[in-house]
Amino acid sequence: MVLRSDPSVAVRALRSAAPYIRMYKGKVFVIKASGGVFGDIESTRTLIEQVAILHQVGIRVVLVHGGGPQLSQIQESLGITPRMVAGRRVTDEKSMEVTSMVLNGLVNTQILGICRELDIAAVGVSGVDAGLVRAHKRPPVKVEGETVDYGFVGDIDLIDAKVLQQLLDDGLMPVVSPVSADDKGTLLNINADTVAAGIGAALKAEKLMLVTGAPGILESLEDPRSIISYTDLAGLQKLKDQGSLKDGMLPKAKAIEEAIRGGVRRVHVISYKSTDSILAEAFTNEGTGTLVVENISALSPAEQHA
Ligand SMILES: Nc1ncnc2c1ncn2[C@@H]1O[C@H](COP(=O)(O)OP(=O)(O)O)[C@@H](O)[C@H]1O
Ligand SMILES: CC(=O)N[C@@H](CCC(=O)OP(=O)(O)O)C(=O)O
Repeated sequence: MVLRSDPSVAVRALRSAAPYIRMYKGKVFVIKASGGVFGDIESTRTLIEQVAILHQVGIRVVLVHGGGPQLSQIQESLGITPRMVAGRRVTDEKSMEVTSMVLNGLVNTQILGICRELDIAAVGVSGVDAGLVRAHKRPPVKVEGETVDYGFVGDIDLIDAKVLQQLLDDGLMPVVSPVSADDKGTLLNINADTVAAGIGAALKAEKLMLVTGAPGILESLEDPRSIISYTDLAGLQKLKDQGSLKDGMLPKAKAIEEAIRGGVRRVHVISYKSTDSILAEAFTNEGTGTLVVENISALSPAEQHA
């Protein structure tokens, strides 16, 4: 006997998603997926399937990817010991070569392969393409009393999002690697959250979703239940001041702040390990991770996870 599923369940789901689809059609969502997502083909496909649904209902989706774990793995195989300081990779000349090979080559192309399989018209670009991310080499900086020369790490001067607008206008989905360059064409490594935030601000995105391995922003890293459901820029600063944010969460917090100050309405920090977290965030009132807005008191309770 073949068991039939109840069609009313699907119809109810469609009805409840319809107001969100109406609200977000034509709006820009920047989705940033960390390298951890692309560790295996199944989690890659699960992520791209969700992104595909956003794209197919008419949301202008820009997918920005990381690739930190993959980079560390290849560095190690070449006898280079990865060094991260305050969540950013110290990048010598050889490591910069590895960065463009792994991010522009391996990870970007793997994503495009899945997009082909799922029949999404996606185009791979990096910050280098058509002057998308204009950056300069970060000068040596003091981090916790130590002078750190990050090498070929870039700081963003300007995002020229024309190429992304053109792709979006043509119904294509840009898949962006964060590898960037200065005006002389020197390649620079930039944290993917930082690039995603810059793109979000340049496109005045409705949402920036930072899809990561963490369940969201935690009040205490040692306690996975201490997840903060929603906060604002003042709350984020408080978490930073009390030392709750460490390592990779430091560039993420800076990226969140830059995105919101640049005009992104809502930033979501969600886990790729949580089932359908992107769709839940976009099409329901029940977010799974942390929502950050400019000022929480301006939100009604009903809005706090919309
Ligand atoms: N307060 C915090 N809440 C959540 N994660 C935190 C916090 N402070 C530090 N972290 C660390 O930051 C990591 C996320 O940064 P990172 O690994 O660079 O992100 P990505 O998954 O985007 O590569 C978490 O897995 C966790 O180890
Ligand atoms: C300067 C810097 O740190 N760049 C990052 C770029 C990749 C990235 O951000 O990847 P995830 O999102 O997977 O962490 C790096 O080298 O790891």
